[in-house]
Amino acid sequence: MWRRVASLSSSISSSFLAQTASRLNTWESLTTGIAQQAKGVIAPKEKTPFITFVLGGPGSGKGTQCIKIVETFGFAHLSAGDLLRREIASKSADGAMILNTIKEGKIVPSQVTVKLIQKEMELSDNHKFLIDGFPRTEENRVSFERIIGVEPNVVLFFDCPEEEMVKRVLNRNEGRVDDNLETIKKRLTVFQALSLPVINYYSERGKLYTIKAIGTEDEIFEQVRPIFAAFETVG
Ligand SMILES: Nc1ncnc2c1ncn2[C@@H]1O[C@H](COP(=O)(O)OP(=O)(O)OP(=O)(O)O)[C@@H](O)[C@H]1O
Ligand SMILES: Nc1ccn([C@@H]2O[C@H](COP(=O)(O)O)[C@@H](O)[C@H]2O)c(=O)n1
Ligand SMILES: [Mg+2]
Repeated sequence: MWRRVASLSSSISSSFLAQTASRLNTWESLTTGIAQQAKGVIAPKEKTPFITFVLGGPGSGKGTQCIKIVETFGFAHLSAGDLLRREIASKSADGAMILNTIKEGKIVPSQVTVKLIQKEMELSDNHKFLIDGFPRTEENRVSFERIIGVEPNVVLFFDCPEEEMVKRVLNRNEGRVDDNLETIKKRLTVFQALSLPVINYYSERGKLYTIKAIGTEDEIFEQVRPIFAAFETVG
């Protein structure tokens, strides 16, 4: 599915395409493997993956906007937090460690999170991925590049005032173990110290799209829509 190089943007330069093609080889060798393909375990991927990282503080509205992006643009939504919560629920070997880390508002070791993302990507029929809440740290970012072998095409940053994020999280009412004032304060500190440098990294590389994440959900989506529409209309 991912072998055909999709022309998603007319502004993609030839050097970008060359880079993408070479990453595709890395992608295939790392994520599928000739042996697995020969056994028919995993179908060969024919399209280049189109990867969007979705970043922002706790309660900034990442998950809410991802639902709209999926509905409108047909991406597969992989929420790192949801994948980790699923591990806890499945009582896997890492479950207890993940639960404690989430309760503390800290970051789970990158290898654990990247492996979960990798598994979902391999299982998906889609080639367009919204990776929500990842990378949260430089370690996350480097680990993804090392294990998956690709870089994001787009990085969204939902920029929301802290006061608004706290209000939203405390009103969320989904029974999350980290939706309490004590953990939110820790998550905000982690966001400032560890996640903002990642956001700055992508800003310096011209991949960052900053969304002012205040207003209604629909108003915010009107800032998001043109970003993906621009990639859709070309080619
Ligand atoms: N524009 C908005 N105005 C008011 N409330 C909103 C808005 N967008 C989302 N919310 C609500 O705020 C809460 C947090 O939103 P959401 O879960 O999408 O945030 P998130 O960035 O994914 O947070 P986390 O990082 O904690 O998973 C939810 O209850 C959601 O319904
Ligand atoms: N890359 C990540 C993403 C999340 N976590 C942990 O999960 C918590 C909840 O994440 P949400 O995206 O659903 O808010 C988060 O506070 C971290 O504890 C992580 O470790 N690494
Ligand atoms: Mg979320």
